[in-house]
Amino acid sequence: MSFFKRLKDRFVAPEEEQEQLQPLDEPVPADEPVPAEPVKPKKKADDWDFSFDDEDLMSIEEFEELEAQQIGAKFRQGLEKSRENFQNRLNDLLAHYRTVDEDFFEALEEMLIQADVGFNTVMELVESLRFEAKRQNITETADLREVIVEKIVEIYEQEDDELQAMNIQEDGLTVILMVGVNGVGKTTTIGKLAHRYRQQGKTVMLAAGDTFRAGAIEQLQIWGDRVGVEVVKQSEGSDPAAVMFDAVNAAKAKKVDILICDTAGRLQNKANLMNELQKVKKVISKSVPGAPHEVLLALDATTGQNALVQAKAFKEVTDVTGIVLTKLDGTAKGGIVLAIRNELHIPVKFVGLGEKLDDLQPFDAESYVYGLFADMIEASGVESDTADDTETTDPHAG
Ligand SMILES: Nc1nc2c(ncn2[C@@H]2O[C@H](COP(=O)(O)OP(=O)(O)OP(=O)(O)O)[C@@H](O)[C@H]2O)c(=O)[nH]1
Repeated sequence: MSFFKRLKDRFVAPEEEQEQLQPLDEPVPADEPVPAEPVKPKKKADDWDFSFDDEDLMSIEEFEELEAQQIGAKFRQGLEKSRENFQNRLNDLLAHYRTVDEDFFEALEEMLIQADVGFNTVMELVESLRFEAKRQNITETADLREVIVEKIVEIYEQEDDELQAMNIQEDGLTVILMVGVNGVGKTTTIGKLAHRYRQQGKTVMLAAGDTFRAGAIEQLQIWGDRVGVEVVKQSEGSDPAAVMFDAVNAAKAKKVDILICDTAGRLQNKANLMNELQKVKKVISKSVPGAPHEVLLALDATTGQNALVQAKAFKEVTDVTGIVLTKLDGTAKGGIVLAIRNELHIPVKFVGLGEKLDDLQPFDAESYVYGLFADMIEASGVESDTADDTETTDPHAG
């Protein structure tokens, strides 16, 4: 099966089912409180009791199919700006350069660099395209369209796949440490993450570890109230390690599943930041061996190459296990995902695709390329279907 066809089968609902494509959980706007009671996990057929009507039943396969289509729709919507950039410019390139030659590859390199894919990643990508074109004897650029998109997924997925999933403990407390400079959307991300885990039926607690920035504690408390989770805090200016000590103990005592810890984001003084993060991590790991289970770095996608610089700086002071790339919906240069993965070797675990609570989505390379090239992918089958139809209905055929 062709790559485009596979993506289409995965993400696009058949036309007659399009109107069924409502979110499984009603999206809650960011400024609206969600009910304080923990939200029940999504139902799969296996979980259901007999009080449900038969007609409500959906098989696990149907459920997963619908979920994939909803995720596809989220990426399609969130990457609209980047899609205009990537897809239209690629189409223009293919129209302008018909033959596969060095001029085409150079123009492609330039296009990808401008979309923030990152110099080294672009060179690697285009080199493997040159090789593939030769290997498959592709001479017309139009025939490279699908290969280009497939190579983007390959470039992302060549790194260790196991690192991609969140390290959530089956039993006992999982501690997630959020780091990142002020203003990147760290607090919003903590709120969205808390909401996501509550939707999965987990209990969540937040720790207000940014005791440095004025208003940070109150802002986190607002998020805690909004998603209905407890926030452990002390007064502004207090020792973040002391807040973490309280929070970890409270989380353990209350048998909470997930503790998400905010931290101060001042990068100006690296030595201070490093000392603070090390102290905080030590307090956490002393109480919960193996914790923190994740250190997530929040980066603002709209800051482009500056996000890479921030990531490098944080990588020097702490072991970052994953990136949350916020505001991906706000940039036309969505290529930054590839640069981060390929140049920093840190997986992008979540992407922010909008301001609503459920707009934080786990990152997945195929959902991402579907978002970037959705119209192209959707059109691909139609073209070949039409070609097939033409063949069979052509009176001169045979
Ligand atoms: N469109 C869009 N907006 C986002 C996203 N993530 C965060 N924002 C918005 O970015 C703004 C800043 O987010 P905050 O979380 O308040 O960021 P902050 O508190 O200044 O930054 P921190 O100090 O990092 O917590 C808010 O208006 C958020 O709604 C996203 O993925 N997409």
